[in-house]
Amino acid sequence: MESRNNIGVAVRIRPLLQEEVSQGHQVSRISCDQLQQRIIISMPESTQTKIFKFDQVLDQTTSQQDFFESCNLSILISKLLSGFNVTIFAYGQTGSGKTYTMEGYEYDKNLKPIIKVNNENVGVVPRVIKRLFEEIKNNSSNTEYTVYCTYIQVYKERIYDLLNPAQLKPGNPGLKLRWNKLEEFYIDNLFMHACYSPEEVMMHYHSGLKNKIMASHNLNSISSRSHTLFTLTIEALDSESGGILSSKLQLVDLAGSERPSITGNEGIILKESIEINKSLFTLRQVITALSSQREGETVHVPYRDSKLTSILKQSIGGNGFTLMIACLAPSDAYLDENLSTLSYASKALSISNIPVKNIDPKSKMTKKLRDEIKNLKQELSEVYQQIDLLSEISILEKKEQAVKLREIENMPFKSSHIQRIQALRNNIESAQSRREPTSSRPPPTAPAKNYESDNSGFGYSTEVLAEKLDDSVKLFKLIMNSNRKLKEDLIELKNKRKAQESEILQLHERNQNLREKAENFENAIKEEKTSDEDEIMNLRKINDELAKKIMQLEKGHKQIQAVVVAPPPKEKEKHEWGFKSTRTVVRAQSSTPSQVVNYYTDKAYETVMNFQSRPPTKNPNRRNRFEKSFEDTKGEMRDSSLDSAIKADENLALSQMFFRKKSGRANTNL
Ligand SMILES: Nc1ncnc2c1ncn2[C@@H]1O[C@H](COP(=O)(O)OP(=O)(O)OP(=O)(O)O)[C@@H](O)[C@H]1O
Repeated sequence: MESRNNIGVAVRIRPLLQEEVSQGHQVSRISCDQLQQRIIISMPESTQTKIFKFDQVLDQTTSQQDFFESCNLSILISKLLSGFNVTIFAYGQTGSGKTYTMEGYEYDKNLKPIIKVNNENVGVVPRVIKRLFEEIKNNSSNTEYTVYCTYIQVYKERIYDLLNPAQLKPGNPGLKLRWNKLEEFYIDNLFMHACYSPEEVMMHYHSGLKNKIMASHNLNSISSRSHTLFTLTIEALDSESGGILSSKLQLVDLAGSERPSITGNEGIILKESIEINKSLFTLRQVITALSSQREGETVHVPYRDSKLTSILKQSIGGNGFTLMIACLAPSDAYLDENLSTLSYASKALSISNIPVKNIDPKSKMTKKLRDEIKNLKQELSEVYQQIDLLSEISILEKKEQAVKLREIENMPFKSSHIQRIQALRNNIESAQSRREPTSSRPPPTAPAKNYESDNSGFGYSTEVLAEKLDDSVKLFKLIMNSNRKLKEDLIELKNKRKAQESEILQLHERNQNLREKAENFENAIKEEKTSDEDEIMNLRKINDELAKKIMQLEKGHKQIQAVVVAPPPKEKEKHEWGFKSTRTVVRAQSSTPSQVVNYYTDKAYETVMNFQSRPPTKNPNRRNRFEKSFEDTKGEMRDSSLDSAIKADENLALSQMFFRKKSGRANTNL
């Protein structure tokens, strides 16, 4: 893809016309600063001026040649030949000089152009055509160029082919504008002529000019009532690589905006004015939308609101190089119109196109078919020549015929059809000889049989030749049709490929997004897993500690039980032995966390108290043993109810941990 390129804008001020001078028009408000490329407008009833800067400004004295050179039109032609689309369009109010700038011809009373090809006043179109062919001729590369032309007018929102006379009959609905998937327009059934010289192109251009709709009104005696688009398609075949570049040059002469109050239009011309103004209004909206668009931003551009803007879609904000020629009539009377033209021309200056080379390597096949058609055309014209000669011979005497036939035999016909015709003739002859006895058909009127003896290769009847000719024409048509079909298929393929490319791009993006999401997800799982593992480790640790404690407590419990099953002490010894608070003792010596100790000491309290209330034994040995056993275990005692209580407590703690973990608030500080 190429870099952005803003639309080029050149402003041209025409001189005052003779009628305007005689009507007393003044030129005091508009001036042209060619040094700084500025147009300066001094506003009425104030000292204020408005200044507009453009790529090129050209005053009343600018000749057609100067205009062509100043606008660097040859650079645009080079761009065209290197595969870029180019558009040159003239814009401005009615009578401001658009048609003069583009065509440069005078018109007669019937509003038909007076063609003077070598006149110095010829405009942009004839000059561009001439320069284009000069460039093609001077091209030293291995590129072969073919130029095609089409010419349409958009009249009251209908498209007419100016090169197809059938299109110009009254009531014709015009041609259909179609869109392909890439939103590129194409016009159905448009006549396209291959041209091999500037004269051929000019011939088509002039014949189309004669067909465009013109009218007279107060502001212009030769006013265009339609927008005309003369399009040259250039196919450049690189004979080495077989690649084809196909670029388009659109030369557009827009109809001018019209204020009915000053044009004095009525009836049909007024209706035309309304339609012209409508389509120009859409064009202005397109220009405004595109000029307000910031880089990277997408705005709605109402291309589809008119045929004109649809057709110009690729030229304004599209993929080619574009030059806008803003035309101004200098009279003070047209100040408002000029301000409007200058304002839209300024906006157009900020519109950027992204020029793209139109490479089409698949069109190699088209070139091959085109060559074949060229050869067939050649053959066909030779066949015609021979038919003419043979019909001349048929009326000669036998001797003269033989002489003439030898002459024909020596003529330098290039095509291979002579051999083919010979083979065909042999087949026909053998078929005829087989058929002859039963045939009821009259003998051929042509003198074919007479030539058999001299073996010249032309001994066939005019009937056979006519058949052959018919065959050739059919074959020719067939090839033409298949060529057209192939071209259409290629265009469709190209479009499909483009659509697929953008789809693939989208899929790539989506794939990338999904990958990123998957990676994030994986990371999140990993983090979760690590925190889970930490938590399990902590739980295990706590569990181990608890198990250890339980074991210690069970050991103590057993010892206490062993003591408890011994005979009770006597009542009177009770007071010498009792502990004030077993709880205090247990709490002081236990390494178990205080809440657990509190819990089981509460449960154990009753049992311990029972144990305290037993009288000490009278036997000193037993008494000592009892005392020792009690001292050893007094911090770790428990009974069976204490056992199950601790277990329940432990389960509660574990379930709390589990619950917290599940709810994502794992707490290992129990
Ligand atoms: N640069 C010029 N030098 C001399 N005459 C000019 C120039 N420009 C325009 N004219 C003359 O001005 C008149 C109006 O010009 P033209 O027909 O080109 O206007 P237009 O903008 O095409 O009008 P419309 O929109 O009505 O078709 C014509 O008679 C034309 O010859």
